[in-house]
Formats: sequence, structure tokens, C-alpha cells
Amino acid sequence: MKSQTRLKVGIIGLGAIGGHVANCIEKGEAGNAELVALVCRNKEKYLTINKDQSSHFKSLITDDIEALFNAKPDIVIEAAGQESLNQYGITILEKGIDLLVSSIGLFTNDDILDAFTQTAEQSGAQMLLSAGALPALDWMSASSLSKVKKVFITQEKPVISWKGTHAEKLIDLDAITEPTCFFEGTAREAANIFPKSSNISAMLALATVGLDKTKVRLVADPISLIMNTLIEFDSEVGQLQLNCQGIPSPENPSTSTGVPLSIVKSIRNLSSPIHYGI
Ligand SMILES: NC(=O)C1=CN([C@@H]2O[C@H](COP(=O)(O)OP(=O)(O)OC[C@H]3O[C@@H](n4cnc5c(N)ncnc54)[C@H](OP(=O)(O)O)[C@@H]3O)[C@@H](O)[C@H]2O)C=CC1
Ligand SMILES: O=C([O-])CC(=O)C(=O)O
Repeated sequence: MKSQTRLKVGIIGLGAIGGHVANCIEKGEAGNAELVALVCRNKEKYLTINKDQSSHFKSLITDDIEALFNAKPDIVIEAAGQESLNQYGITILEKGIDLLVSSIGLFTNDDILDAFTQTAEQSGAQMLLSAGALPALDWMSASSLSKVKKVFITQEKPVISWKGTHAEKLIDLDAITEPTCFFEGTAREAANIFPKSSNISAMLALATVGLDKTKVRLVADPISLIMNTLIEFDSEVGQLQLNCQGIPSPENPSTSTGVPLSIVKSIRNLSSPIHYGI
């Protein structure tokens, strides 16, 4: 679409990511964009959470996906998890609506990725896979056009971030006294086994050497409250080692606070005459 037109945005999922993005758009912090529908599962719950928002904002909250389609968004932001992405994604694309995806881990299933891609090709809609909490993706994806020798990501999160995940079956999270690695494998495995916690490993893989060649370590830290993301990338055109120290979201300790801001940046770019660092 033309950047000068006001971008109509629908959001599915109003938790740590979707709620924050909605708030930024409503406050005019996301460029030339407006909210047209906010889809949740339990309308009363989200009307209560958003009781101090404007009556216009509250009027957009719905538990009916048809209300989102009736509002004719230019783009839908998925911020509700792999299951709802699987449930609604194809329909959104079939309708020619662009889809900005948070739950990248769904695409560890090649058949699902193919089906989404084919649908987008046929309708002309775009699938926009969010960088989310993943730093330096622009440089690494460009460098992957050369020969890549190594892509390795370590996600170290506080113990609380791993509660309620498969990590509980692998280690006793309450018993560890030092940072402990409980998973080593490929990005395909990590983002599949940890659907709410390792989407960035799938994002890194899909943008570089693929889901089976990208190596992942997951670590629980009983002391630090920081989300440490360590990346080692080695290619023909250069090397990168980085350590990004993110802050966990107060609403959801398994998500970094930077994730909604990454989406706000995307919405700004999509509705602006100038993109910084495309
Ligand atoms: N790419 C990245 O860097 C990251 C991606 N993610 C992905 O984003 C997703 C959302 O993260 P986050 O916001 O932190 O999670 P939250 O749990 O804070 O929020 C998820 C929201 O989605 C809602 N929801 C779930 N299913 C549906 C549905 N079928 N229809 C409408 N709403 C639904 C939940 O509602 P309810 O209150 O009813 O449960 C909740 O409000 C994660 O599941 C993960 O897949 C997360 C972190 C980083
Ligand atoms: O927010 C983060 O730090 C990363 C995350 O949860 C994910 O990749 O799913």
C-alpha cells in the first residue's frame, strides 16, 4: 500500500505484545496508523483490563473474528500464539490482508509454512515475520546471501520465564543454583517444543541457514532477571558475536519488553515515506 495512506490495523491477542502495540497505536506513537479491531477470547476480561482507555478504544475490543474482517484492516498483527495463528492466518491472507506474525515457531512445520506462503502468493497479501526480540537480524540475513559457517543462538532467561513450559519436565527449576542449560538442539526443535519462548530461534533460522542448521541452547538463570540473548554468526562476509540484555515484560515474564516495540517500529515503517535500515 502507499505509505501516505493511513494504515488500518487489526490485532489478535491483547496480552504483553498485542496490548502494548494497541496502546502505542492509540497514543499516536506508531506512525500514520489507526486501530480498527482488537480481537480477544474474553471480551469482559479485556474491557476490564482496558477500563481506563478511551470509549473508542474499548468499542474496538471484540471476541468475534468476523468483526475484524468487517473492519477491513490493511494489516493484522498476530500476537496470540501459534494455535490462533494456525486458526486464522490462512483466512486473513486469503482475504488479501497483510499478516504480521509474532508466533514464528508455527513455521517449524514446513507444510504450514508452504500453505501460508502459497495463499499469500495467490491473494497478493504479504506475510511479515517480526524480528521481535531478535537483535541484528538485518545484518545476519543480508550476510546469509554469502556462505555461512555457523549460526548459534543461546537464550538465557530467568527461572520465572521458563515456568509453565516444557523446561519443567527437563530440570527442577526451583533447585538450580547457577545458570543451567536444559536444552540443546536445532531451531526447528526449540521453537516447536517451546512455542511461547523460542520464536526468535525460528526467526533467525528462517532468515539465515534454515531450521535444521541453526543451533540453539536454552538456559535458565536462577539469579539474574535479564533476558540474555547470545548470538554467534560466522559467514564469508563477516562474523558477529553479540549479547543482548533484554528486560522481561511485566505482563509476561517469558516475553522481552522490546518485542512490542519491534512491531511498533514495523508499523511506523509501513506507514511512513521513509524506512530506516530496511
Ligand atoms: N517473535 C518474538 O520475539 C516473540 C514472539 N512471541 C509470540 O507471541 C505470542 C504472544 O506473546 P505475549 O503477548 O507475550 O503473550 P501473552 O500470553 O501475554 O498474550 C497472549 C494473548 O493472546 C490471547 N489469545 C490467545 N489465543 C487467542 C485467540 N484464539 N484469539 C484471541 N486472543 C487469543 C490471550 O488471551 P487470554 O487472556 O484469553 O489467554 C492473551 O491475551 C506468544 O505466544 C509467542 O508465540 C512471544 C515472545 C517473543
Ligand atoms: O521475548 C523473548 O525474549 C523471546 C521469546 O520469548 C521468543 O523467542 O518466543
